[in-house]
Parts: sequence; C-alpha cells; structure tokens
Amino acid sequence: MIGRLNHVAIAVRDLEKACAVYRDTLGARVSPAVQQPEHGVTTVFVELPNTKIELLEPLGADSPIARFLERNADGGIHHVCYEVDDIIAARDHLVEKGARVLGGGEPKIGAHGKPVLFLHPKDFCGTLVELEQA
Ligand SMILES: CC[C@@H](C(=O)O)C(=O)SCCNC(=O)CCNC(=O)[C@H](O)C(C)(C)COP(=O)(O)OP(=O)(O)OC[C@H]1O[C@@H](n2cnc3c(N)ncnc32)[C@H](O)[C@@H]1OP(=O)(O)O
Ligand SMILES: [Co+2]
Repeated sequence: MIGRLNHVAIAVRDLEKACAVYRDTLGARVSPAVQQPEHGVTTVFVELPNTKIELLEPLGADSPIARFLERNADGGIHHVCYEVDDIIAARDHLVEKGARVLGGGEPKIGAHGKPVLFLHPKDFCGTLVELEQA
C-alpha cells in the first residue's frame, strides 16, 4: 500500500540554525520557511536527490511537536512520510487492521497541498507515520 518515501521530518527548536546546518554545512538546497497554522508548525524543506527532509519548528501554543521537544531537548527525527495512491482507502485498510489513525481519521491538507493523515507511533515500531496522497 505505501509507496515512495516523501520526507523524513526533524523537529528543531531553532529553524534558522537548522537551516544553516543543512544549507551551509551540508551544502543542501533549503526552501523558505512557511507557517502552517492548521498543523501548529513552521516548515522548511531540504531537497535531496531521492527524498526531502522536513524541518519543523513549533508554531503557536498547541503545537503537536512541543511535547516532543520537551522530551528531546536537542530535537530529533519526528516522523516519516510515505505516499499512498488513495488516502481514504489507506485509512480504511489501516482501521480494519486495528491501527490508530490520529486526528479523528479525517485528512488535513499538508505542506504540499495534498491530503495527509498521521498514524500512532505505538502501532508502527515507535515511529510516527504520516501518509500523503500522491
Ligand atoms: C506541515 C504539515 C505536515 C506535512 O505535510 O508534512 C506535517 O508534517 S505536520 C507535523 C506535526 N503534526 C503532527 O505531529 C500531528 C500528529 N501528531 C500527534 O497527534 C501527536 O503529536 C502524537 C503523535 C499523538 C503525540 O502526542 P503527544 O501528546 O506529544 O504525546 P503522547 O504523550 O500522547 O505520546 C504517546 C507516546 O508516543 C510517543 N511519541 C510521541 N510522539 C512521538 C514521535 N514523534 N515519535 C515516536 N514516538 C512518539 C511518546 O513518547 C509516548 O510514549 P510513552 O512515553 O512510551 O507512552
Ligand atoms: Co510531515
């Protein structure tokens, strides 16, 4: 069911510093920062030849990454995002398999303008999984 790895997300405390690491130290192409109020984060995408890195900084009081940063003071890998052809069919299949689909199971529009869903890390080997419709 899952297809390409769309991105690996890294939660950071300071987006500017993280951009400098990827742009100046690692020599990668780094996008402008975009606020995503629907998701409580500000994002920057690092373009790699075979996938993307999503740098995430908390936005607003109820950011879903705030607790993660409380537990991981230096930041760290927050989620992986896999592409699926049909996000509703994928959700229904996962629910049938007993997986917990977060956010009430209703897709939101993600950073690439496409529907996304999140799956509970406890059901996926301790890793938060995002699905994005391809
Ligand atoms: C920009 C849009 C979009 C895109 O298009 O790319 C994005 O990427 S938005 C990214 C941010 N959005 C989200 O993360 C939405 C989904 N997340 C959530 O609903 C919550 O963050 C969560 C996953 C339910 C965690 O909630 P939280 O309140 O922080 O923690 P809990 O106490 O409920 O955690 C339970 C349990 O799970 C462990 N945990 C939490 N987060 C992660 C994680 N990122 N990776 C691995 N494990 C995680 C946590 O440690 C707890 O474990 P125990 O202590 O063992 O119980
Ligand atoms: Co993401």
